[in-house]
Amino acid sequence: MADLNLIEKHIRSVCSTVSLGLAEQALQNRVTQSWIRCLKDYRLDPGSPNPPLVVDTPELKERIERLSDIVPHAKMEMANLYQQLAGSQLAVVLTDADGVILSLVGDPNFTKTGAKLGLMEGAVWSEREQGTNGMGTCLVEKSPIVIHRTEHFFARNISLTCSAGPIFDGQGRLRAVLDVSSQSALPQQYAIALVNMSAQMIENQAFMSTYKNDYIVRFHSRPEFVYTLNEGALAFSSEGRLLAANRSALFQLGVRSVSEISGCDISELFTTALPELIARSTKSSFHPVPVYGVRHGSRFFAVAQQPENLARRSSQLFVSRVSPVKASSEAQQRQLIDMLEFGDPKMAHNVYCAKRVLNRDIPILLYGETGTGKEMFAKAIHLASNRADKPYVAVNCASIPDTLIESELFGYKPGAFTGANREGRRGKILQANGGTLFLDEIGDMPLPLQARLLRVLEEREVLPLGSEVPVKVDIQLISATHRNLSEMVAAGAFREDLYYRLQGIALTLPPLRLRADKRQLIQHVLAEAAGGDERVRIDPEALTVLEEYDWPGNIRQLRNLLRTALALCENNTITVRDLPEELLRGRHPRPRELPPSGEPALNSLEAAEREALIQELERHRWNITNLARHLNTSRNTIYRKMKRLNIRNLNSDKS
Ligand SMILES: Nc1ncnc2c1ncn2[C@@H]1O[C@H](COP(=O)(O)OP(=O)(O)OP(=O)(O)O)[C@@H](O)[C@H]1O
Repeated sequence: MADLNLIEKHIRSVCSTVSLGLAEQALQNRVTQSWIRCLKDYRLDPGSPNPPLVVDTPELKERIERLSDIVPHAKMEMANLYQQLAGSQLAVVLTDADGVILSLVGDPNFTKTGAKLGLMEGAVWSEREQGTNGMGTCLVEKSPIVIHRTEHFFARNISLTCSAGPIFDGQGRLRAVLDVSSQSALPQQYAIALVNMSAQMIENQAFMSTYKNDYIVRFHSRPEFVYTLNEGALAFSSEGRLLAANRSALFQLGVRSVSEISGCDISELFTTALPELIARSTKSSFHPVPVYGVRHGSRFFAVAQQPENLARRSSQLFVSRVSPVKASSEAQQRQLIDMLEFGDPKMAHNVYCAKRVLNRDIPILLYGETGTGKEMFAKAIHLASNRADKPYVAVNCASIPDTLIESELFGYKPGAFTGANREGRRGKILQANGGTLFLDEIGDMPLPLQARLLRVLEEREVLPLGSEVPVKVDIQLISATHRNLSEMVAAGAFREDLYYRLQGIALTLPPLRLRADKRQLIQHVLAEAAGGDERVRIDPEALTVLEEYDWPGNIRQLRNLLRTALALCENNTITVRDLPEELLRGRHPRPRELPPSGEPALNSLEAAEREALIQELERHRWNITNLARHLNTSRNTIYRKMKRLNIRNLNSDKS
């Protein structure tokens, strides 16, 4: 019994180490600790030849029954795990929390030997019964462990290597252990990694099944990890109280046990309410939406799903209990700002900064190409602010003739000038009083008006045309432009003082082609365009085409294109056939409209305009007369635009 001598020698050395006062070192080793328990607490004899205790069949049945929320899921995973490790002489084993083997899948060559060692259904492998071993010691340690050969306490087990991982339930209770025991030289790191993954898989499946009739929130700090093994999962009651959490949820939320958060409302964990998260999830077709952690403000992506039985009855029990329509629409409005990004770092930074300056009376300047969502961002800031129930007034400085901007913005007194409205006009700045004024295309504001606007911002009062009495105003100003204002300042086309006044904070919205969350954004815009119709899908090939396109018209172009594709598609699935040829050629612009060499390149706004006109021309089969009629303009205007935008119609003109 050389092995036994070895073990006894080892145990003697551990005990002497402990008795010599080097306990700290000994206590760092989980195997040594277990040996000490075996010797001192359980009073086991390492040389004992006795096989393990085996419970009788009725008791085994009863134990399986008690673990019925876990065993069916475990059996499936055990079969998978066995297949993954096939070829090795091993057994995949499930025990309950007392170490009783409930199920075993094994290599026939190994199960006979294993049975002699006591690896069989009904056998008790708790540490108290079987000394240091994978299953039993994992139950004590409550964490994954490998017990390799002579690390076993009993000499009769030293031919085994056991890799064991705990299985917890949604209350954080240790309910079972999954173990791979083998006599072969299975790489330990590989085996324990697989065992752990499988244990987590079992936990998550059991969680989803146990709480299927409750509200489930799945989340992760990375959107692509939601719906995977690593997702955090939380279950909430119909009253919105936390019932359960899986391991990843605890880890991500930085809490040690479920009891720390049990009974919490979701708003104590994330800056959202359950009805609102359900509404947002439904709206995004269950693609994860951003939410923020209450404790540290960290960002997560989450989806909330209704109880299965409730969804089947298509009732809105929880939602109606908290008067959903108002609560969710208000909350949804507030959360609109979080829906503007799905993991793009630049956009996430923009949202973060916008939230930081919220309600602090700091002017916000938004830069970005056309269609990147500047106006939407401005509206979202307004809705997230304390001014949400006050007016939001948007003025596009580029679309109002220079002569009218002044009266449009500042208003005028009755009879201020010839042709003025008899009642006078309040002007957009005063209309926005108490709320938010969004000045789009601020770069197009004529210089003289820039001076007046600056005065409004500095004095906080407006002097309507023809009036001598200034009116106090309180507005949050958000302005936007696709132009480079600092270059305009250098060129003398924009006032430097106003430039600095406008950008309390300047944020640049990234173009769609550079967004890291392009895929999620496409899905989100599609879900919106489909009005939340969950049947609508986009096939992978079409999605790739959309992802690879360079989107000169940004989200606006994407939205328009998806709307058309939705109208064209069959079986609620958008395929490449439903996409414009332009995209399929993978280039922009199309070869036949390439500007002749030597012509100046178009800026992004012109490129988008060009794109839009080409689409319209395509739709009218390049029939200029029809298009002019459709756009309620003259053929000459279209020809002029085509010339300016370098669109050459190589088709013979059919008009
Ligand atoms: N995050 C988003 N999710 C869904 N749709 C969006 C998003 N951002 C923008 N859009 C849509 O894209 C279109 C263009 O957005 P918006 O008008 O805000 O862009 P913009 O940058 O202000 O454009 P422009 O500079 O041309 O005025 C709108 O139809 C808007 O609804």
